[in-house]
Amino acid sequence: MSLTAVNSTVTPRIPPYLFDTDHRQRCLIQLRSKATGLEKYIYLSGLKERDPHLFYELTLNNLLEIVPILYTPTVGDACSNYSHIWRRPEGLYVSIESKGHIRDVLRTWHVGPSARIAVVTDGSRILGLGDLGANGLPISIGKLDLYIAGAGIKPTTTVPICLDLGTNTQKFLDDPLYLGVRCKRPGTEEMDAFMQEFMDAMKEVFPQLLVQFEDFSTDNAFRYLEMFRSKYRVFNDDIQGTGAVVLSGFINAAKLGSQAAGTRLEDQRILFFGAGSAGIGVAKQLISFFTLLGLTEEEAKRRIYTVDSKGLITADRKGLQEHKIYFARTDYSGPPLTKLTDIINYVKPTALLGLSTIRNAFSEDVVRLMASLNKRPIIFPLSNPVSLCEVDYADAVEWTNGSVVFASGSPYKPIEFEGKKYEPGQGNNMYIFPGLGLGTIVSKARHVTDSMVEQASIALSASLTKEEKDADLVYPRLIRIRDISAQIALAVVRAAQKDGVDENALFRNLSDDALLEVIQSKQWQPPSHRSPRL
Ligand SMILES: NC(=O)C1=CN([C@@H]2O[C@H](COP(=O)(O)OP(=O)(O)OC[C@H]3O[C@@H](n4cnc5c(N)ncnc54)[C@H](O)[C@@H]3O)[C@@H](O)[C@H]2O)C=CC1
Ligand SMILES: CC(=O)C(=O)O
Ligand SMILES: [Mg+2]
Repeated sequence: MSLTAVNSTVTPRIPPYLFDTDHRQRCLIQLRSKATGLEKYIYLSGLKERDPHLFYELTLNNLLEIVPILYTPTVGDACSNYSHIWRRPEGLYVSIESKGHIRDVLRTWHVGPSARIAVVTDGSRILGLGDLGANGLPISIGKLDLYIAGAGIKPTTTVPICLDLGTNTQKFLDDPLYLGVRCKRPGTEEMDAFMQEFMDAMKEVFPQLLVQFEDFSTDNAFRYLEMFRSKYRVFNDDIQGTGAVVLSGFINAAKLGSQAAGTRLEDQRILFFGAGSAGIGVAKQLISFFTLLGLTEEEAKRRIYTVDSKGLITADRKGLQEHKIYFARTDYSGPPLTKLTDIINYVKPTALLGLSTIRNAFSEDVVRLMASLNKRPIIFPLSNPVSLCEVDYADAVEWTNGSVVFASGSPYKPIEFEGKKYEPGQGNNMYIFPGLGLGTIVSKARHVTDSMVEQASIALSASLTKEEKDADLVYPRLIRIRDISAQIALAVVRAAQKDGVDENALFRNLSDDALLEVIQSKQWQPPSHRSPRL
């Protein structure tokens, strides 16, 4: 090219790549060239900043590849290392130091009153990784990416929040790069006062907002759900979202298990390994599995056993935490049962659910014992991320000779065992919260009621196609998440109407088909990508 030719260009030349329809492909290749999950996470975060539409389009077109990076398992690495990989502000920190003027901090977020959904963590129990303090922000960002990709919530109406209240993890307090305030977490009284001011300020600054509490430590998870659920539009994902997703998968798994054994569905006996916010949240939701079959609550409760780090939870144990009391057994009076195989031999469960954060807790003898008791043992190792999963999929298939009905919290790939293909399920609240949130938002429900959560779960379990059922799946394929979220949202709207908490009267007169169409029309799509921002 001659100098004259360059000088003759009056308007600046737009680099050709900006009109290159293969730019998506270029980005995918760049993404795939990164050696580690964390590098991929950093690349995608940069892409979202440079070109959000392209980012969401790529995510939607490559869900199976990208969701495990934005979300579990890789988001766990991103959180653990967040103070070191941080590039730019990408969420809102509300610090303990902003007490007294929290509303001013919230007003700095660019969205304002049009905000519809906030995911709020205090970083105190991120996945199963413990107290990560201010490093917890990526979990709020990742969940909101799933709201956008999975339910079609408009990106500009989302608010990722991390409450920066200190951390009790010394290594972060000692880390010179740590992003958060350098103090231990406050006591209950100070924390309660902070949370009350925060929720009041949220309602004032973002009047239409649905708040999703995420990854609060167990006591606070239960506490703030109870404190705020009848006053604000709020739900707790780890208790209610997880409860709903596991109920849904369990409904389908129990059909496979009972069919193989020739038993009644109500004969299921469920053993929970882990009795924190997730374990107890799921156990409470599974009560409805039995009550929907006609059993009383008391009869349902008798079919559920819970285990914590001290063993089978019994009512005679001293100093039992409040959230463990409901399921504590009153029918066992022998010496404490602490070994999982002993507990299984005593309970004879049809289903073993792990929410313990204990890697490989479902060892070979545990899994083989489950298989010896059941033709199709239901084994759901639900702890996240993969590094804390109670049993790997390949082991579960091998040790049960392929009979296991399996769902894990983080994704596993399909495997081949003795010439046959086996496909795992992913029992993760990501199947529920996008649809639950969408339904709550479009119905303008004042509160998230128990029946909205239950109906979300039932809609998910009913969403399997014939092909998915024939493949013995207990959850639909992730690729269909948008359609599934719309169906869940429809069920949630109907439940909100039944409970009289909806404020969108227009929807009441629509048929289900018409309402589904309206919901789908409200799902945001990334506009077909033309060029990055000029
Ligand atoms: N799949 C999903 O959608 C979800 C998965 N989870 C996962 O569930 C796990 C637990 O979360 P939380 O309940 O909030 O945590 P948590 O820390 O409150 O609960 C852990 C429970 O496991 C028990 N435990 C610990 N060590 C044990 C041992 N050696 N034997 C038996 N029990 C033991 C504890 O006593 C406690 O009851 C986390 O890994 C989290 O990522 C949480 C929410 C959703
Ligand atoms: C999935 C999720 O919410 C958790 O592991 O905490
Ligand atoms: Mg969570």
